[in-house]
Amino acid sequence: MTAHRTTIHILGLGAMGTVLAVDLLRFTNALVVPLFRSQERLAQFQEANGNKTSIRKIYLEGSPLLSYPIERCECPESFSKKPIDNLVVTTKTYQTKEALAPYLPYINENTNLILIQNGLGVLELLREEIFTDSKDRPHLFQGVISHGVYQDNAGVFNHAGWAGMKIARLPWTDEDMIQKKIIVKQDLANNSLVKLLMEPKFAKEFGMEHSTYQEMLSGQLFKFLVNACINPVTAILDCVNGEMKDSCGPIFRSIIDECLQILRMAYKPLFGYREKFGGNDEYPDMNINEVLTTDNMVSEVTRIGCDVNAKNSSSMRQDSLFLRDIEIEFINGYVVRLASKLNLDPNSSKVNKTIQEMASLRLALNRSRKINGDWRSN
Ligand SMILES: NC(=O)C1=CN([C@@H]2O[C@H](COP(=O)(O)OP(=O)(O)OC[C@H]3O[C@@H](n4cnc5c(N)ncnc54)[C@H](OP(=O)(O)O)[C@@H]3O)[C@@H](O)[C@H]2O)C=CC1
Ligand SMILES: CC(C)(CO)C(=O)C(=O)O
Repeated sequence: MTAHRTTIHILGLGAMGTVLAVDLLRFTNALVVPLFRSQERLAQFQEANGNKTSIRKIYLEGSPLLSYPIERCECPESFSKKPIDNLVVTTKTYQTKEALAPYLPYINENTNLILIQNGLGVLELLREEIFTDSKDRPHLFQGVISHGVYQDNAGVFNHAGWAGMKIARLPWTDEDMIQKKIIVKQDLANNSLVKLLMEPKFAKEFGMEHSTYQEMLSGQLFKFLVNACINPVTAILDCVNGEMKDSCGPIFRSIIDECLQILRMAYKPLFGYREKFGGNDEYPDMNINEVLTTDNMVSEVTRIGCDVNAKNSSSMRQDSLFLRDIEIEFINGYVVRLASKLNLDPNSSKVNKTIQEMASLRLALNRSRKINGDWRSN
């Protein structure tokens, strides 16, 4: 009898899709099926990569290049038209809605869908614009990934920083934000996507941690603060993460301080968790207020962004250099929208609004130089 194989579709075989796909192929027997945006893009992948997915692990001795064959690729034109069991979304945040569109008829209440993306705001998008009917919406999960991967000029994906990934079941309503520990046990025992991602060998090599939503959310806000600093500032300055290590403290402090003031209001149940659930064994012990402080986060953002991922070119800098749209609306722009949603004074999000405008200006300048030339060389 052949061993059961879990099928996992990956929507977005870019830096994050690739780093996940390679390790799934290395350490599990899953059928990994990338979903490309078009037949043309699928053909380009097959022609350029010989139907293999590859990544260079530059944080390892000798920077080994790992390549694995892809058994099946699909796109909207060639899709099997069968219900999707497990779907990973590793597109950029602003690409999510358009990328999901062709596959919505095949996503149902039995589908597991995990978002592996930076930033915040996609959950609201899925709730309010995509899966509006509670009867056929999928099981939703979030992955907060801190690995650093960039694609070099030769088109090779480089895994620059190993830093693991946290996953949790997402709540479809805010009332379900705080989860009991039993939810984690039940998903580990019964959910095919969680079982695959938590297979011991894969989980160890990829640094997977499975937790309740509130535990993951504290990690997601932690990572959000990393991205709110590293991504736009490296894009604006056009620098590699580690270059600014000795001088980035003041700007990181300004960004983080403002973010935390707004996030504490928007995620009150999380910041008041210890008072309400502390000592109750049905819930995990957690004190976010010890971690998400301005002083601690300035040092942690610098450590993760400029030490662990020193050699990485942030995903936003890469987008800006390659003239692609940037995710600023789901990072610093999300803080500005949150302040407005909370009816706060516009000055309460001035730092993030300025960072959002500067990052957008940098992208516009890069695009202008492509068309009009670089005036600095005149
Ligand atoms: N890179 C990094 O170091 C890290 C990135 N992240 C986050 O992970 C997420 C993904 O980032 P990253 O992997 O860097 O992004 P990439 O741009 O490398 O990958 C995005 C992929 O999605 C594909 N895509 C876009 N639209 C569609 C579509 N309609 N159908 C199918 N595929 C589509 C793109 O394909 P195409 O080539 O056709 O456009 C591309 O391969 C982002 O939120 C990012 O912030 C988090 C941690 C670290
Ligand atoms: C961790 C970090 C900051 C690595 O650069 C990242 O998340 C990104 O580039 O998007």
